[in-house]
Amino acid sequence: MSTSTPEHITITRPDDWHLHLRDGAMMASVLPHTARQFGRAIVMPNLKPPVTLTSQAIAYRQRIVAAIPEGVAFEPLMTLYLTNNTAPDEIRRAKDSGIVHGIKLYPAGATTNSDAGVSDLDHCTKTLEAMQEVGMPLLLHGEVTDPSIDLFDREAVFIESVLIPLRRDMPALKIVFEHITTSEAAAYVTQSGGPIAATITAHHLLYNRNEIFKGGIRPHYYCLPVLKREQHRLALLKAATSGSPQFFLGTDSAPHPKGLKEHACGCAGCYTALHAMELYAQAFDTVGALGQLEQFASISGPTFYQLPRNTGTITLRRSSWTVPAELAVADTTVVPLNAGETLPWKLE
Ligand SMILES: NC(=O)N[C@@H](CC(=O)O)C(=O)O
Ligand SMILES: [Zn+2]
Ligand SMILES: [Zn+2]
Repeated sequence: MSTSTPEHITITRPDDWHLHLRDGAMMASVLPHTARQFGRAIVMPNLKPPVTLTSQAIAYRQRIVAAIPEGVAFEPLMTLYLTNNTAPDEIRRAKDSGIVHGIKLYPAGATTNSDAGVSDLDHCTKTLEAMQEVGMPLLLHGEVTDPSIDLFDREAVFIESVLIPLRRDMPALKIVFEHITTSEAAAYVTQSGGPIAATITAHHLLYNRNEIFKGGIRPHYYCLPVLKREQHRLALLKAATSGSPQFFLGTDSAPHPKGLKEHACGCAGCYTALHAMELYAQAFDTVGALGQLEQFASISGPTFYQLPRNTGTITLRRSSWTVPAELAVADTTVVPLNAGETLPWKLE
């Protein structure tokens, strides 16, 4: 059991079950932020070109491992990017590798680097059957891409038009509904039973869509799925702090160069790896639920992925600090979420 007082909290070292590390110099620059807080992370495969083969995931993993700072224990958990052409045999190779822990579905066009994603899940039936058979989780960016559907409704429509039919056909397929943003998604996961869970970001627990437009357009608060109304934020906070093993931590930390965020057509993604646990502690504290943080951050994820819990601990202290205005990352600059703001919790 964790110790929890209003002033500090010590919990089992957490994991990040949804993370973008990118590659090359950017990856080497952002990785220490994640490795300082988390024991492991599910590393998203939406590189350019995407990580579609087990052999590519093995090579990407080696590049990440080579960039882990001296003396830091961190384990990258790899994923493959599902395409219309992913072969069922590739799923078996992925499973046998022991290093691939999920297959990521990006509906084509839904988000950053999703052009090679799936245009219609009907192309993937045999591959999904292989996943169901070997117990390989399907990780979902759960938004439809139909341009006639309102941007704010794309997650709710995805549940009805993609997720419910998929789970009717493949009830034993393990699914992680990634970065959920709506009360509909939280309710669906809670009520549906079976092998489904969801990750929730810190920013969707802390902010509603007003944040994007406060005093002017604020591109660093733009991510996909986009922030929603306050009623949805409250539903997510309730799910995250409920103690349910179906909800766990996934930051969706997604670094983009400053110039591509502060742009006429800015990229989607919030950079939170620097201060992730501080943000989650802040969110849980607003509803007096710090006692549930360990379940959400350190226990429910390993249980779902059938991995052991981490052995070490981290301590968060109520102690204010100011997030840097920007970070020098590789040969560019990344602006973290909350740049220049003072946060109430600090990781020791
Ligand atoms: N969340 C985002 O807004 N962006 C992510 C992609 C994703 O997770 O959808 C990225 O890779 O930048
Ligand atoms: Zn996504
Ligand atoms: Zn993501």
